[in-house]
Amino acid sequence: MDDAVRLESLTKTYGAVTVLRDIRVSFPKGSFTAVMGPSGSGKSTLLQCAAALDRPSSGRVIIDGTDVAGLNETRLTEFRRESTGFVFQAFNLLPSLTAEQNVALPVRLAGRRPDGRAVREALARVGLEAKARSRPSQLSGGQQQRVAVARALVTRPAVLFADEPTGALDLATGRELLDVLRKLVDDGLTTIVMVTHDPNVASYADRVLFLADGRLAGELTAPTSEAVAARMTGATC
Ligand SMILES: Nc1ncnc2c1ncn2[C@@H]1O[C@H](COP(=O)(O)OP(=O)(O)OP(=O)(O)O)[C@@H](O)[C@H]1O
Repeated sequence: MDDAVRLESLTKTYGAVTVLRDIRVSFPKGSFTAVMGPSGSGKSTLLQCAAALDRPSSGRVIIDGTDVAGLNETRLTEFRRESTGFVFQAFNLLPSLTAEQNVALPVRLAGRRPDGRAVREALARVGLEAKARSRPSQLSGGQQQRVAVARALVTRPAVLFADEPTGALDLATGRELLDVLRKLVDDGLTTIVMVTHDPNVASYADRVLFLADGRLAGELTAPTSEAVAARMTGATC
């Protein structure tokens, strides 16, 4: 099984509105993919379905070899906790907990005792081992988002989903976060699927998928920001 995630003929409708149409795509293990497209093209919906946070109307979502449709709600929650990580634009840290307590939270929620070494390792991966005892209010926005990445990583998920992870950060801080994400993939730690509007952000990925009106409208491999920008303003997107 070489795919971290595979979407097979995925369709999503809300009432009479079709938001995703027959999406067929694989995210190989160890790859970094950016998903782009105009506002309303279905990027976030695709990410939510691929992460098993939302159920497709038809088609299959296979994460790390498991068809998630076969899991009941309890197993699905456990599976998501173990096999996926999610980073949003908002950092969503608990303000009363330290960085290391925030990172340990998914393990606690799974009913296990957090392994201090795994927590410190996750913080070291994002360059924040020295801030383990700091609370979110004592950290910059970029540092808070790196804690959120460490929290998403602590269970060693097969895939990390990110929805506009640099959306709330300034340019330099956003680049630091993207360097961290790029290195996680280069070091073979996880697979990343990231939604973004920004060609510069997309250029950190190995591949860019373009969505238009709920359909896959093409892809670019080894993307440069110029090539992505040209594609975004071109006829197909
Ligand atoms: N819960 C819902 N109920 C009804 N329609 C929805 C729902 N969620 C999303 N949609 C619709 O699905 C379409 C795709 O939304 P989605 O958020 O996936 O797009 P997006 O490409 O991520 O957009 P943006 O870049 O603006 O975030 C939109 O037309 C949206 O209005």
